[in-house]
Amino acid sequence: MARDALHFPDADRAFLEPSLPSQDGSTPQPDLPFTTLTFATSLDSSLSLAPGIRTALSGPQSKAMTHYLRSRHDGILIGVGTAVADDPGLNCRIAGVGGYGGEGLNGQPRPIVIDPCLKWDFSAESKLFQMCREGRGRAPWIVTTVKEAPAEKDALIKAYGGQFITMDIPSSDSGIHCMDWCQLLRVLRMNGLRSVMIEGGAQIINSLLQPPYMTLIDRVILTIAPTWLGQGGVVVSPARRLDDDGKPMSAARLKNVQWHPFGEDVVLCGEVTI
Ligand SMILES: NC(=O)c1ccc[n+]([C@@H]2O[C@H](COP(=O)([O-])OP(=O)(O)OC[C@H]3O[C@@H](n4cnc5c(N)ncnc54)[C@H](O)[C@@H]3O)[C@@H](O)[C@H]2O)c1
Ligand SMILES: Nc1nc(=O)c(N)c(NC[C@H](O)[C@H](O)[C@H](O)COP(=O)(O)O)[nH]1
Repeated sequence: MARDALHFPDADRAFLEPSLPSQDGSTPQPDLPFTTLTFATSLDSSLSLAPGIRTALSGPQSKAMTHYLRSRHDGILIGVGTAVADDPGLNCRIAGVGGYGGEGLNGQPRPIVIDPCLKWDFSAESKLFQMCREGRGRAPWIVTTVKEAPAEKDALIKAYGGQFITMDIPSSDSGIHCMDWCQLLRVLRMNGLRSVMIEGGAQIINSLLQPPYMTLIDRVILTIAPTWLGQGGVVVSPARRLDDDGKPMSAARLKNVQWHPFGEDVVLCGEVTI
């Protein structure tokens, strides 16, 4: 068993079960994966101290919970800002999954990185590829608008069993890429993923918590850590919404909410109110 294996007790798994994708692989909609939005936030809605800074918010118990969630999803999705800032492994380190005492890569999710302009300068030394070499994780799928990826990156990703997925991603008037999340999730489903957890960062989450896309989120599972990161952090705060009279209204709200303490953190499970 790897020394860094994490343990997540059965007693805590029971609380999460109603919020997880079904184990028989069925999905609420046949052409879409079960989609979970999950991240750790501070009391002032920050994901990290600043863009580019990896910031540990989850305590040991809620960190183990996040890794358990990874074992229960086929895919784990992040934006390129997170890939560059964190050099993440995006694997599951729960004892008993593949690479941590289990067979092959059983329980290891497929990492998906949204990188419209191919800004992530990964190499064989990136943690994700180290995990692949050690049999502890899967190679990434990188979603981009670039039709021909640099040959050496293409060769590297293919050698490890990953791929570039080229898509047209619409842009706003100011040139910011605005993913059609429904289209992307359909593509992931067609590629065999029955469940996807979306971890962040803030730009990805703020985009998904907008009216056209929030219906795609089946569950939200948040870790709230008892800390204020302060101003200048990377903040989850979706675009302002106005009601029919032009008055501000809340951007998004959860229903069927359950709260569960994990160590000093609290974990919130809910569904987006449509
Ligand atoms: N606490 C947590 O749970 C958690 C989780 C993930 C990331 N983080 C932190 O968040 C920070 C990164 O967040 P961020 O907001 O700067 O970056 P991000 O990870 O959201 O990536 C931003 C990039 O992703 C692409 N992107 C994002 N939304 C898109 C959309 N709708 N359409 C097309 N492309 C899109 C764009 O290229 C954009 O520049 C890092 O510091 C990281 O450590 C924390
Ligand atoms: N649940 C959670 N708590 C945190 O305190 C934190 N910083 C993240 N961040 C999520 C983000 O997607 C990171 O990139 C990965 O957590 C990197 O970590 P790994 O190398 O994959 O373990 N997530």
